[in-house]
Amino acid sequence: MKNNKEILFEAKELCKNFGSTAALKHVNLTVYRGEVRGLIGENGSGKSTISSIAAGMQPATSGEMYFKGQPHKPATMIDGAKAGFGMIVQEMGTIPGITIAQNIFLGQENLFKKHGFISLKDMYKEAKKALDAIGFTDCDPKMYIDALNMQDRKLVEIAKVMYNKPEVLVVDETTTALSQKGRDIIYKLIKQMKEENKAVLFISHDLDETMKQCDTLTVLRDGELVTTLEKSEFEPGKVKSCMVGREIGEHYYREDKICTYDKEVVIRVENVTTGRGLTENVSFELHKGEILGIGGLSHCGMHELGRAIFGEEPIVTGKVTYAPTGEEIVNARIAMKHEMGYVSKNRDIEALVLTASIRDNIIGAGFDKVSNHGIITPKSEKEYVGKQVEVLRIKCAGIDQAVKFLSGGNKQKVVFGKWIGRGTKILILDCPTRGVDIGVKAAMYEIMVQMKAEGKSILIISEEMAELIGMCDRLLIMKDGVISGELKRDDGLDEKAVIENMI
Ligand SMILES: Nc1ncnc2c1ncn2[C@@H]1O[C@H](COP(=O)(O)OP(=O)(O)OP(=O)(O)O)[C@@H](O)[C@H]1O
Repeated sequence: MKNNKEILFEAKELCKNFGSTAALKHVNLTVYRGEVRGLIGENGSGKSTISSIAAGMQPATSGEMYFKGQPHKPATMIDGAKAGFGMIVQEMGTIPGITIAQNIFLGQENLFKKHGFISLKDMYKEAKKALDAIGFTDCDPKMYIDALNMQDRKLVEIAKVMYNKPEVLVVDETTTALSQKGRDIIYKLIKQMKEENKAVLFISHDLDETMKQCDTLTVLRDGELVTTLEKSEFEPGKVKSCMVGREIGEHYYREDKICTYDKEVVIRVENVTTGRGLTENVSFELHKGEILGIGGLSHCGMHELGRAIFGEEPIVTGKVTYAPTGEEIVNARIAMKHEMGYVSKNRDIEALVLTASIRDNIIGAGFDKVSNHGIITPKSEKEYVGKQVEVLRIKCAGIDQAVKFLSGGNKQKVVFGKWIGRGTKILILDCPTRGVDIGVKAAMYEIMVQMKAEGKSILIISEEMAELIGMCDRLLIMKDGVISGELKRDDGLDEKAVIENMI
């Protein structure tokens, strides 16, 4: 008990080793009823590991857990869910090729068994209830999950988790992948869990959000629990230095307030309407040495536009050209020929080969840069990959580690490293700092400023307003597939102006 609050979950001396990597080192954690506990720390500090062990996704190497006063040792996630743990994972948690309803009741189909057959009608009905309960009302459970975008699939996952009425809800770096609509759904559920005297473990790299949502913050560093802060102790500087073990400056965005870029145009987008109809008649130019931002609300078309510029989204009318030569960019091969790179928002599906090593993922994009007459020596390969690992502080057991075993933020660093390494001159970044800790965010912003100074061009698509305002020379706002406004850095690029153009 603490302040008359009952303990709901306890971990004692929890350890987790992956080969030589100690992901958790003797962690003791106590979570009370009615509490929203934030878990914070740098990429790879052990946040997902501890919460996934509690939810039954993987076993601990040693240590004990207690839930509602009883020993807690779930062997699977289904076990964990039955005990009362629900976890919304950082990666995509839905299965393609089946319906939304089937995803929600995967493994629980027997609930709808009637005379030896599964009643799909009953399943759809119940799935609709589950979706409505979280506020995702405009969703037809009979549809194939593949028809939904990333954010809506995440909402289906949330409906699935909430259907089992968890007593502890783990939200692992989910909000940064969602737009405001999705975030609001999660915030509402957190509030509801608190009111019902249950508990939430909340993981996010967005410090403002974390401090707002949580009652207490537990800081992990290199697998060890550093401290737990009470709400009265939440102060950004203090929280950041607890996380990284050193003082972190306030300003990591660009400090100048002027629009500086060359007149020369490198990419010309003319009247582009994409195949799925998500962007309509979009035109703009990207200049040499420019950081151009694109922002907007969900479904505004900005992510599809990014893909289209790199030649990865079908264009129905209009065209994207590499302006210096006038060549039309119709596929990624042509884009790469013109030194373009693209960091996708959907890193696990579009940007990485998860089963391949860090080395192969980074070399894969830079083969032509490292090879000499088609041959890569082990030395040049090690140097090339090692440099990215060092610059971006990729936390790994070695460059031969498979990417799927990296923490979420470290995977994102590999994607960034892939393109930075090959000296990309035109970089399209779609939500590049999603799930990345503050130290690495600062390093990424520094790289962007440096690229700009070298005359390279960056198109940054982001849902983080602060990032867009902090980094861009110009900012295009998209709404319902069209550009609804343009703001310039030296012309009052602030939050108020952005919001006015967005809604
Ligand atoms: N299956 C695995 N095999 C090998 N190493 C792993 C595995 N899962 C996690 N790790 C390692 O354990 C450490 C902790 O990872 P974890 O995912 O818990 O970090 P995190 O704090 O959640 O990071 P992030 O903020 O990037 O999501 C990392 O060094 C990671 O590479």
